[in-house]
Amino acid sequence: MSIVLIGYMGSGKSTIGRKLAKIVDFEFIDLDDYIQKKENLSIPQIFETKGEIYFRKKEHLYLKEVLQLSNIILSLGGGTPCYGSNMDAILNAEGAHSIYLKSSIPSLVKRLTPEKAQRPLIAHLKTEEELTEFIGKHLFERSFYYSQSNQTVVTDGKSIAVIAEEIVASLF
Ligand SMILES: Nc1ncnc2c1ncn2[C@@H]1O[C@H](COP(=O)(O)OP(=O)(O)OP(=O)(O)O)[C@@H](O)[C@H]1O
Ligand SMILES: O=C(O)C1=C[C@@H](O)[C@@H](O)[C@H](O)C1
Ligand SMILES: [Mg+2]
Repeated sequence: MSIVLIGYMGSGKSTIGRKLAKIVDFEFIDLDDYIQKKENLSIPQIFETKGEIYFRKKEHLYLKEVLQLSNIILSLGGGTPCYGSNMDAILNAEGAHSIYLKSSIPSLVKRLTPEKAQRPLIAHLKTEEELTEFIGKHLFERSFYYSQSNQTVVTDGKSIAVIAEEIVASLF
C-alpha cells in the first residue's frame, strides 16, 4: 500500500508526508524533490529556463514512475493532480490511497507568505490581498481534482503531528 498526499501549495503535503513516513516506517518520496534530483535543477530554475510546459511533462513522467512503487508515502506538487491524466493515474494506481489535505484560503496565505520565493506560480504576488485573490481563484479551479481523492483531511487549526496521527488512526 502507498499513501498519496494531495492539496494546494502550502497545504502541508511535504511536511506531513515526511512525518507520516517516519511513523509508519515507509519510504518518503516528495515528487518535487524527485523531479529536482532527476533534472538536476531546482523547481524555480526549471520554470525559468525550460518553462512550465516542460515542468508539467516531466511531472507526469515521474509521477507515473513513482506510482509503480509500493509502501511509500508520496507527497505530490500542488498542481500534480490537475494536469492531463494525472488524477486518473493516481486513482487507478494499484494499492494507492489518496488523501486531500484541505486548507482554508487564510491558512494557505499565512503559510505561503514567508515561502513564496520557492514557488514560481506565486513568487510575483506582492501583497497579502494579491495572494489571497490568486489562491481563491486557483483553489476553486483545482478543487475539482483534489476532491476526487479517496479521503479528505481538514488541516486548519491542527498541528502537523495531529494531522499525521489522524491519518494513521484512520488507516492502520
Ligand atoms: N497544519 C499546519 N500547521 C502549521 N504550519 C503548517 C501546517 N501545514 C504546513 N505548514 C507549514 O506550511 C509550509 C508549507 O508546507 P509544505 O511545504 O509541507 O506544503 P506543500 O503542500 O508541500 O506545498 P507545495 O505544494 O508547494 O510543495 C511549511 O513551512 C509548513 O511547516
Ligand atoms: O501548485 C503548483 O502548480 C506547484 C506546486 C509546487 O509543489 C511545485 O510543483 C511547483 O512550484 C508547481
Ligand atoms: Mg511540497
